[in-house]
Amino acid sequence: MLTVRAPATSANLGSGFDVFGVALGTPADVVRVERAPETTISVTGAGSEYIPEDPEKNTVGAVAKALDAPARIRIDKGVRPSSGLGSSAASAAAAAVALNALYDRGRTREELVPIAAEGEALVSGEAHADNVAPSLLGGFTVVTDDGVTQVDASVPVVVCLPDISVSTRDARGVVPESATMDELVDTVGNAATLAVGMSRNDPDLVGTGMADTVVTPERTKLIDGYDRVREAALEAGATGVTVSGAGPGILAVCHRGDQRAIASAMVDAFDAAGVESRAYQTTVSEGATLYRDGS
Ligand SMILES: Nc1ncnc2c1ncn2[C@@H]1O[C@H](COP(=O)(O)OP(=O)(O)O)[C@@H](O)[C@H]1O
Ligand SMILES: N[C@@H](CCOP(=O)(O)O)C(=O)O
Repeated sequence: MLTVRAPATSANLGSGFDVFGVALGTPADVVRVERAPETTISVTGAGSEYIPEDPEKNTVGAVAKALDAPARIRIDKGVRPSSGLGSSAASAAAAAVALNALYDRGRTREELVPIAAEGEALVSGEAHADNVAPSLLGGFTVVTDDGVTQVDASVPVVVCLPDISVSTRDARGVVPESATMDELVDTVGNAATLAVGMSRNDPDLVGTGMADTVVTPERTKLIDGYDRVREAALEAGATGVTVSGAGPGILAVCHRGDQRAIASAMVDAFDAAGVESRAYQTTVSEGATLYRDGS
């Protein structure tokens, strides 16, 4: 049996729609695999009641098919589905690493990115790889049609997850079809600032570079209490705040030591808006970890 822990991720980071992503220290999915004549899936943990065990409908089933690696697969969900924390991607990334090792397929982590993205195509309609890439590789990732670029980073973050669901498929439906030249220039400037900030582990540059006037404003309308929570996080010291992935999670970047105050301010602000939530105080972290035979 092989076990893999794959982290939650936060995609987009405001200015990097469908391109940027980071691996989070917590939460994470744990996937266990054993060889079997055909693929079976069982799911326990956070939100497991909403996750299909049919291999044709679960992201790990798509990965097993793509790697031609039938297995008994057990998923222990730490990442709640429809959270904006790459829940479906965490399972897919974990399964890709585990099945690649189980069947000695010899794929590199980079080569596993498009394979894990097959699972995303299944659930959100498009094989966007901006969640699976950081879950596989760790740190900060940039996904383009030419491949993936990765840098290690350890920027402190808080992710606040309200007790509401927004499906990635629905949230992709509100993305504008076009942007103006002014918006394009702003986006390039912000995205470049963010990327430099990640490579320097500079929360001020990262926070500034998360600004986005194109996709994020449309997505915030789907999250009750967003403006209130954003203001509270900024007042508590966050250097930048944006929607995590497709939402409803909200990502705040900050300096080390400020996570606790920001987490508490965000939870209180959601509470004032009548929405229950929980916050993860974490940092940008490493990617999926493989454990052999219970090690
Ligand atoms: N292994 C899995 N883990 C989580 N969700 C899954 C999995 N397989 C299929 N799904 C489905 O994917 C959807 C959640 O994915 P998505 O909307 O992209 O949210 P998230 O941002 O949390 O990944 C749900 O409909 C869920 O049932
Ligand atoms: N780029 C995608 C990212 C979706 O992330 P998720 O964590 O919400 O699945 C998008 O913004 O649609």
